[in-house]
Amino acid sequence: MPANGSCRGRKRHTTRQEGAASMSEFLDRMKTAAKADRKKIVLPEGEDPRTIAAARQIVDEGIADLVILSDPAKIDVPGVTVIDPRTSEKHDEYAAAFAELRKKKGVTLPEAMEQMNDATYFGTMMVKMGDADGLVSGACHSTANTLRPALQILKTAPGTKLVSAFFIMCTDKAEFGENGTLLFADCGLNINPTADELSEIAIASAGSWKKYMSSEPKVAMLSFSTMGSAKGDVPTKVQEATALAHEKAPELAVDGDLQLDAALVPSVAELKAPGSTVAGHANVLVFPDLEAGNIGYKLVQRFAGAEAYGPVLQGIAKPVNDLSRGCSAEDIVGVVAITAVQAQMAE
Ligand SMILES: CC(C)(COP(=O)(O)OP(=O)(O)OC[C@H]1O[C@@H](n2cnc3c(N)ncnc32)[C@H](O)[C@@H]1OP(=O)(O)O)[C@@H](O)C(=O)NCCC(=O)NCCS
Ligand SMILES: CC(=O)OP(=O)(O)O
Repeated sequence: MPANGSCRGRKRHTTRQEGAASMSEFLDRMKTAAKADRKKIVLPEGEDPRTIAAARQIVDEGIADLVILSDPAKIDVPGVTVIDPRTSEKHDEYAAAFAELRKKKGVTLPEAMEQMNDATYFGTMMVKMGDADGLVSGACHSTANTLRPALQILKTAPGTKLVSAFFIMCTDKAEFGENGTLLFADCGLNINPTADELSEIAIASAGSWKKYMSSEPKVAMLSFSTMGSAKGDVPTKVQEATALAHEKAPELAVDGDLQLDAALVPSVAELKAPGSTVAGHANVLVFPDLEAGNIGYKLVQRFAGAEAYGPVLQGIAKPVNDLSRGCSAEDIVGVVAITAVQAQMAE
């Protein structure tokens, strides 16, 4: 398990913030953990230059063993395995297994043979069949097209009913979260979660915080209202989700509804939510829907120059993670390191 830490105290070297130059402590920890027990990660987007730049760095630093899906004639990265799904010796085997998995959905063998020409489906079948430990994609495919194969093929982890997606946000605002590092969810997958689904996202996010940050989560259920100060469908849903999270996981520090300032700023928390164990000190922010979550993470990433690692899936049976099409090569390195760590944890 990686040691506790945050993004503070080191220089950053993302492509997002001109002039700032260094690497986050979170990224450092993920890389160190990944290197300790190298996993095989498949990258289906061999045509993407950022993926190729990331692959070079991952191989150079020994973060993971890589499989790139592409025409081998087009890839020049020493130390990686390149597989063309169309000509792979595994193509027909994966197609037969996929047809079997999806036969209740009416998928025929000829359809499955065609589907295995698609690198994301082929790569996800590699993970399913144990030929790779995890997959990272999404630099040039939409989230829906990246995650649909994972949801169809890998399904939810045992005991989980909902897959959701979070970002680890590393900012230089040490007063927020844990030394500036926070977890935001769901910023990638569930478009308009019900109160029950939102409570599942909160509980899963608390678990992810513990896994990656090794400290106690404080989960803020965000809304435009604090403790019922405003009326509307969203505050009502968030209040219901908070009550459900308390019922399902009474040991967790979860509170809401909370506005963002009440969640993060102690003086505002004192005014708006006195007595809350979360308000003013939240490190996990659960957004009421994908509109808020996706816009919210991009605001923090772009305006505050935060490092944004994700969308990372929680609740999926095996590690598959997405990227934003706006990602940098460094983001891909980070998400590959997280994926490798997830694969270690799954053992
Ligand atoms: C991911 C997404 C495409 C899945 O929806 P869809 O394509 O309509 O597909 P379906 O609803 O038919 O779901 C496909 C499978 O995934 C499963 N599934 C979908 N969402 C799931 C979730 N959150 N958790 C677990 N399983 C899920 C379904 O049960 C279904 O399984 P089945 O085919 O075996 O019955 C959809 O949730 C989506 O578009 N989300 C928003 C993604 C996005 O645009 N993000 C913005 C940028 S990050
Ligand atoms: C996570 C996300 O927003 O992905 P994209 O930018 O590719 O839509």
